[in-house]
Amino acid sequence: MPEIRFDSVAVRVPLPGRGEREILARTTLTLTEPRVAVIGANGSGKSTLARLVNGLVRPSSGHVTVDGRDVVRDGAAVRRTVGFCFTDPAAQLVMPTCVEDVELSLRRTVPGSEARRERALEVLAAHGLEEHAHDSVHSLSGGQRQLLALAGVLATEPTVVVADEPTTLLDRANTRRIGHALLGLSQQLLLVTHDLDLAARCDRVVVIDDARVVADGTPTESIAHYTSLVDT
Ligand SMILES: Nc1ncnc2c1ncn2[C@@H]1O[C@H](COP(=O)(O)OP(=O)(O)OP(=O)(O)O)[C@@H](O)[C@H]1O
Repeated sequence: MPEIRFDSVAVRVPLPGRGEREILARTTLTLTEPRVAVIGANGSGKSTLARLVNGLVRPSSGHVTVDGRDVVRDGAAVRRTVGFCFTDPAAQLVMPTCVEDVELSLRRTVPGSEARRERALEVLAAHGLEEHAHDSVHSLSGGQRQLLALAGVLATEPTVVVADEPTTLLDRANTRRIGHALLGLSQQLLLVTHDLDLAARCDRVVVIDDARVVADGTPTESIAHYTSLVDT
């Protein structure tokens, strides 16, 4: 598995006229497990942690590396290995039809439009979306759209998939479907989620509260810690 490393990383943002606010306190973590969940209350800092992994957020101090590559210094190389799945798939589905959207993901790795079309259709078939290949992405259900967004990410052959609340907008059946797809990946998964059932199926669970890591361990330990925070 790849190694995601946060080395004394902190993130601060300016508060207009009032100095700075720390949205992630100094954090050191080495993540090598296949499936790592990040849980915590709204606004605690989970997305900030996730976005550091592909450079969408930059550390104010410290370093983030993926397999030894610094996310800021070697940003382009890191982004080629880290796929990012957003809560709202609309953030990443930009082409008119499903097959064109997957082709866009393949533009760097598969040269030649015919080969790219063929590969894109294979990717869609692998996710049960082949019959929607020529449909508008807007005609898909929420679950299908999230699946398509994930297919697009996987088409780039990342070694790490970061998913930021990928099931938050979905109903139970689609949550199960996307959860199953994510937890079955061969890639390393960093999953930000409010779904404790999904977190429970990961190998390691990190709990964030008020901008800091307050628990980090097995799902049973970490979820118990989180629920004790919520219930007090
Ligand atoms: N660029 C920014 N400028 C100012 N404040 C920010 C910025 N990015 C995040 N924040 C604040 O930092 C805090 C942590 O945000 P973050 O999105 O990491 O939380 P989260 O745990 O993912 O929340 P949620 O579960 O609601 O998605 C929030 O209070 C948010 O408003």
